[in-house]
Amino acid sequence: MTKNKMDAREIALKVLNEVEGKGAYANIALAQELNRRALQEKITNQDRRFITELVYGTVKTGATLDWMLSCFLSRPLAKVAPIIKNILRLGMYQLFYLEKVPASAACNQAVELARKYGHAGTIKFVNGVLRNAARCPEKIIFPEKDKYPVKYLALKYYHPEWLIERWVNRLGIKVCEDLCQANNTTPVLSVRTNTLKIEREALLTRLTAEGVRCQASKWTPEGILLHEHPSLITLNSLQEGLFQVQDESSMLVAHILGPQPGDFIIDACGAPGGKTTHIAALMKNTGKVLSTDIYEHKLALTRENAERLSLSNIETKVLDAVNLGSMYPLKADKVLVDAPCSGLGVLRRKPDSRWRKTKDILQDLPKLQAAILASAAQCVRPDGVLVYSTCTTEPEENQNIVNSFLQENPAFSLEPAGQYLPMDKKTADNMLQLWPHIDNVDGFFIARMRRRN
Ligand SMILES: C[S@@+](CC[C@H](N)C(=O)[O-])C[C@H]1O[C@@H](n2cnc3c(N)ncnc32)[C@H](O)[C@@H]1O
Repeated sequence: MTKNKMDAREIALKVLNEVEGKGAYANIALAQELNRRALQEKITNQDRRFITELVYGTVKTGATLDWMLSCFLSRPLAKVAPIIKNILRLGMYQLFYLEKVPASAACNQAVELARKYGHAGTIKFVNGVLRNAARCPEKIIFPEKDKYPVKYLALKYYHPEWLIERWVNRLGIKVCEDLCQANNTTPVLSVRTNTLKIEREALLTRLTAEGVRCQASKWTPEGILLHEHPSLITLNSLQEGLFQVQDESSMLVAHILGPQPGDFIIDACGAPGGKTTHIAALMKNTGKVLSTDIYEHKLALTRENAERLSLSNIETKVLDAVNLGSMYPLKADKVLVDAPCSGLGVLRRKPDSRWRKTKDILQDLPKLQAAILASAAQCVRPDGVLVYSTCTTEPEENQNIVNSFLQENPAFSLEPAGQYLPMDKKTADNMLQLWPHIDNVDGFFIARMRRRN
């Protein structure tokens, strides 16, 4: 990075301030900042990776960093000015979680930021706290694992205590620990080949020529894992609609739904269109996918994606899916309910999401999920298929919703979702629950049902 360009740590600090000050989503604020810079100035892949690591890492380890900082402070962290707090967090993250950064560099750069954004007192303060932490890490003492497993796991793996308590009770300490570890890994970005335009092998060759280090996914026939890549918006293959960014486990949903050319399919919670466009492509751009969502601005993204991918068999409609049933009774060959959910299966994707959720979501969301499923199901024609999916691991949002629905709607029966998996991953599972620590994909739930003829 040249001298007149903002230093990587300063860019990271800017994004952190947006997350903390304006409540911005870390992944969105970071992508906007990096995309802007990728277009305006030459930002190297190495810089991009370092900035991403700093932002994601600092946000993700947030509560643990604050707790560690408090071991070196004589006043509450809450009393420290937000920008200085973020400079300290960035420094602590580098000191304790980034082995490749020398402690001196972490401290010096933090002091430089304090010089630019603070005053003489804050420079001294930041310098004192971070050098003390670097010199005396033994002052940080975690709660004992045996006596306080929830507190220990929450701090060690930087997850909220309410969630750890839930998982320890349901899964046990060992499994909870494995799951937390998986949630803390950085997932590989995956994309789905637009098979209307290009075969996966040819896209792999094309991406490699564009400087992407990539590999075919084992889970789906269209999936590609991008291990290293330049900013995606700079790739012509993206502009030409040769692929869609989509998580591997999310790509399984359309396969389990099993769209056929000429079908009429309703995607009840369709925006921003990851699954809608996949379904439309599997239908070979024939028939119709009606992609509905409660938000017009999200449906606009569905339309943008459809246009870029050259799909003309998608129609979008703003509506509340709890009203779907009376609008299209028995009309659809297949219906997908990719329900709004807690997103607890995709914590590794969004660094701040674990801190944004409270246990209340598991009280509120199931009511909406059940109402959407019950209404959308009314659209399924006799012998038609209904798929319910979420990106969460919690039974209240998954198995319990489907079991209650089946009890109340004897016209529907469960089909073994595992049997509809593409490639060689078929399982005997009736309802499919994927886990980050077991399957190395996002935590995802898929159930397939059929209406009696
Ligand atoms: C899990 S996301 C869908 C992701 C989408 N299927 C995809 O693959 O890109 C859930 C969606 O449900 C929408 N939603 C929330 N409440 C809804 C409602 N009552 N009716 C319809 N859509 C709703 C949200 O706006 C959100 O876009």
